Amino acid sequence: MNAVVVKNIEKKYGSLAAVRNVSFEVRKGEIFGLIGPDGAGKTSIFRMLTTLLLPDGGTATVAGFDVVNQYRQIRDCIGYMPGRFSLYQDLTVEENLSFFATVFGTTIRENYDLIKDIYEQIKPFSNRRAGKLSGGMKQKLALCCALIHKPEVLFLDEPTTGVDVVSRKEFWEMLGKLKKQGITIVVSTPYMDEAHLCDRIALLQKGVIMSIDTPENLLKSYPKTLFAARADNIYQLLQDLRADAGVESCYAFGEYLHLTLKSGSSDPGFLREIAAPYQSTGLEVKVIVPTIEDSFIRLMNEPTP
Ligand SMILES: Nc1ncnc2c1ncn2[C@@H]1O[C@H](COP(=O)(O)OP(=O)(O)OP(=O)(O)O)[C@@H](O)[C@H]1O
Repeated sequence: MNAVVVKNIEKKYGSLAAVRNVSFEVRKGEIFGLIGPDGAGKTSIFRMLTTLLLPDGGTATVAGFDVVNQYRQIRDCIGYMPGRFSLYQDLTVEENLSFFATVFGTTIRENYDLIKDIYEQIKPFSNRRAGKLSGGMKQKLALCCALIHKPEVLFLDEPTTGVDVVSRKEFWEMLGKLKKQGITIVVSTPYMDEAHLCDRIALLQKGVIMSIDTPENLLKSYPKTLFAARADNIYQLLQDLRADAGVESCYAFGEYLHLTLKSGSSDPGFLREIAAPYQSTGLEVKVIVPTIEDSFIRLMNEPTP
C-alpha cells in the first residue's frame, strides 16, 4: 500500500483554480518532493492531505485513510510542519515539545529515540522561548514537535525557506536519517537544488503537475543540448540571442545565459557562429549539464496539452 495516493484532486479559491487535477502517489519510506515556486499550490495540497482543507474534487488517502471521511485517523498518524506558524512563540523549547506530546497523548520520553539527534542540538536552549530562537533552531524544534508522536507520514511544507545554507544542509541530513527509520516524508520546497535530495519529485506550476520522476530520470529526459554563454554585455547578448531564429530558448541563469538551439546541435562552434554577427566582446560558450531548474523552466514553457 502506498503511503499517499492522490487522484485528480482540485482546489479553488473563488475563481482561482489553485490545484488542478493533481494526481501522484508516494511510496512507503520514500522522500517525495513537491517542487515549485511561490503560489504553485504546494501549501493547498499539504493542507488537503493533512485534512485541514477540503478538496473541491478528486480523492486522496494518507496511510490508507480517506482525507474527507477518515480525517481523525489521519490526524493521529501524520506529522505536519507548516510553512509558517507552528510553534508557540511564548513557550520555551521544552514546553513546546511537551505540549505537542500531550496533544497526541504521548510523552517526550516515549519517542525520544526518534528525535534524539535533532533535539540534542537544541537542548542547550531548552529554557529559551521559541520566539527567541534562530531560524535554524526554530526549524529543528518544529521538526521535533512534528515527530514527537512517531508519525507514519511526515508532511513538511517549505521547511528550509528562510534558513541559512548550513542549517538547510543539516536539515536534509536529518530527513535522510528519518527515512532510514521508515518514516515516509512529503516535503515541499521552492529551492530547486534541494530536489536532488528527494527520491522522487513532482514539479508543480500554477496548480498543475508538469512531471513526476526521480531527479536523475528528469535530468536524463532533458531533450536538447544545453549551452551556457556569456559576454561582456550579457544583457545585450540575451536580447540578441532571444531574437535569433536559430535559438529555441534563452534565459539568464546566474552569471551565464542558458540556451538551446532549434537545430538541436550540440556543437558550441555552431552557437559561436550564431552569436558572431552580434559582435559580442568577451564571448564564452560551453556545453553544460542541465539542472532541475533548467528542466523546470523547459517544462514551464512547453505548451500545455
Ligand atoms: N485562502 C486563500 N484564498 C484565496 N487564494 C488563496 C488562498 N490560499 C492560497 N491562495 C492562492 O492559491 C494559489 C496557491 O497557493 P498556495 O499557498 O497553495 O501555493 P504555494 O505553492 O504553497 O505558495 P506559497 O509558498 O506562496 O504559499 C496562490 O495563487 C495563492 O495566492
